Amino acid sequence: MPLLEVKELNKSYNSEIQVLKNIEFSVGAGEFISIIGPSGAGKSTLLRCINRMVEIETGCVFFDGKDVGAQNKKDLRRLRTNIGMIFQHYNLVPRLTVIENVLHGRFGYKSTIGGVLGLFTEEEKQRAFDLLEKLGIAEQAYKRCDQLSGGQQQRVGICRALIQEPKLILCDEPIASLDPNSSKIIMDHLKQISTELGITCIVNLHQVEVAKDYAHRISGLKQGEVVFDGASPLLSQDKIEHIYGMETRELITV
Ligand SMILES: Nc1ncnc2c1ncn2[C@@H]1O[C@H](COP(=O)(O)OP(=O)(O)OP(=O)(O)O)[C@@H](O)[C@H]1O
Repeated sequence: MPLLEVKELNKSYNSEIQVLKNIEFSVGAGEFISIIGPSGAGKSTLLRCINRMVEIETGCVFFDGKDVGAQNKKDLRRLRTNIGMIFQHYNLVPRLTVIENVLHGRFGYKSTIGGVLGLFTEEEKQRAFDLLEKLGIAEQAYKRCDQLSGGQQQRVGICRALIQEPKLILCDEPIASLDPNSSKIIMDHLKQISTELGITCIVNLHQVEVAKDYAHRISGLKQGEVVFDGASPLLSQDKIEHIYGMETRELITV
């Protein structure tokens, strides 16, 4: 059974524009898959439907054997502990320290009051340090997040996702705000997470070449429809042109 199965998923924010059209998509445990497509194709919306950050309109998302759309609030919270999320703009709390931001990844395991009071076990704190060490930013642990570079902040974001002990990490354009060096560091870490820890990664990307370099499999979205889904080497120039239309040549040479 795949870890994630999306069936006949449709989504519109207001009934005028159909953002996702009948999406069929499944992802096995340990896969590293990239979703590409032009701006507005529905990549972020698809990721957000998977963990129900936006409500599913019709169709189903099955994660780890559970129907995401059918979960009540409490069960959805529990299910989300298994799904980490990494954002383009990091979504950290700027005035809090690095270690505090990482520990926020444990909120899903706490009672509301425990989370509010910041009650974390020694084991959790040690785990947070270990992760910061693994990502090469342990020396920043007590700095406020807003004192870090973009690349460092994204590494904090990765630690926050990992401390959840997720089965799946959804990455919504994780390198869109980063320079090439920092982008490489982040993509290398994501790849390592997938190969060493066996965590499934779905990564939305604007950079086709990066997707081809890192992902085993690429899914191409165009106007809310999956128009390509296959092994990365099969994404030929004409397939890319089909996904992007006129924008292609410009994107490819970036
Ligand atoms: N909260 C929202 N309310 C209304 N419309 C939205 C909302 N979020 C996204 N949209 C619309 O849905 C469509 C798809 O947006 P989405 O962000 O999913 O695309 P995307 O492929 O991720 O684009 P980008 O690469 O630019 O981030 C766009 O037309 C967008 O304007």
